[in-house]
Amino acid sequence: MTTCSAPGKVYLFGEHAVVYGEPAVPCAIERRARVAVEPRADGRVRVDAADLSLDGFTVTWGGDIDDRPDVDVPAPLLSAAMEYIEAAVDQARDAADAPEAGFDITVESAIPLGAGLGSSAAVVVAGIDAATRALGTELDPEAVARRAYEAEYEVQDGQASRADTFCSAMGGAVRVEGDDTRTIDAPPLPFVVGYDGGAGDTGALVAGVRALREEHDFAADTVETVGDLTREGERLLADADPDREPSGELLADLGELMDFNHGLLEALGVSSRSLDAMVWAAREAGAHGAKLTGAGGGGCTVALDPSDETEHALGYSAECEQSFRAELATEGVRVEEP
Ligand SMILES: Nc1ncnc2c1ncn2[C@@H]1O[C@H](COP(=O)(O)OP(=O)(O)O)[C@@H](O)[C@H]1O
Ligand SMILES: C[C@@](O)(CCOP(=O)(O)O)CC(=O)O
Ligand SMILES: [Mg+2]
Repeated sequence: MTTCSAPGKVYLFGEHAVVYGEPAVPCAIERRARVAVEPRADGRVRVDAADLSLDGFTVTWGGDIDDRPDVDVPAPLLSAAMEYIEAAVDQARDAADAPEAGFDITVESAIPLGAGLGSSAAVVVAGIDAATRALGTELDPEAVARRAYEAEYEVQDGQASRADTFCSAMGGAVRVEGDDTRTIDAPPLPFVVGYDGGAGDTGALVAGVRALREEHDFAADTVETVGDLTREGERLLADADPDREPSGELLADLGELMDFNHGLLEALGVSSRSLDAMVWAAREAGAHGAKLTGAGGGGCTVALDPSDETEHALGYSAECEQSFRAELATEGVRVEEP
């Protein structure tokens, strides 16, 4: 049995705009997906993914499509849910030059699904690393990131950036601009996440921004402005001491940019009533800044607050189902004891 884990992430700045070549700064957080893999001789793939919202199920596939569901859920829903794992399996088979390899796979994740914390990237990154290792091939984290991007790109019909997968594979804070991916230094930022219990459809939200951008020059300008504020945020991080708690001034400056970023995402149509409500609850509680994170539509917000006020205020807010502090995860994908 080979087990790997990979972290989820929050976007400090730049989601959506990153799809069009603007820079983004995602930060890995200490919430992980764990994928355990055991090769099987018969070439089949059996997946046990109890966190999926289809009420916990086990699926086997590999040969005839009719073999697939051993659960009572509609086939399109099932294949939509399994697409990321399927793409990770394909990448691992390709990397290990073992096109017929079969696996028993167990996925356990502490990252809410479809909520903007990069559950898909974490599952794909951990899945590729575990499955290739199970076949005796070791990829470095950069190679895992590249393959995980290919997998997400395929599942999301070409609408994916390298940001989520690179961040999950490498850990820490990263900056991604087109094909240029690097890790950057960042101080331990006091992230507080609010989760409305819902989810957004990443593909549909990205397609919506694309359509707006093609229709209106001002929407294209909005996307570019997200890039501008991200570059300003990067300069703030570059000037900060990564080994010290961030100063109040730095948090205030970063927070101002996060607030601006949320406003532009709202203008691009990817926020929601509950995300806006959580952003305001955080600001009113004294957070330095707050924004939605990830694709939007529902799911999570991220705020900066070194005190407990934001976490408590979100906890009492009707729109928020769960609030928690998220530590920066310095480690990306890693092997775990089974
Ligand atoms: N624990 C899990 N087990 C199996 N698949 C998962 C798990 N978590 C996420 N996924 C896959 O990732 C998809 C959600 O990804 P996405 O819509 O990009 O949202 P996000 O990456 O923001 O969480 C799920 O529909 C599922 O296919
Ligand atoms: C909207 C986008 O910028 C981020 C999506 O993040 P998530 O899957 O919602 O965690 C898309 C992408 O970069 O692939
Ligand atoms: Mg995703």
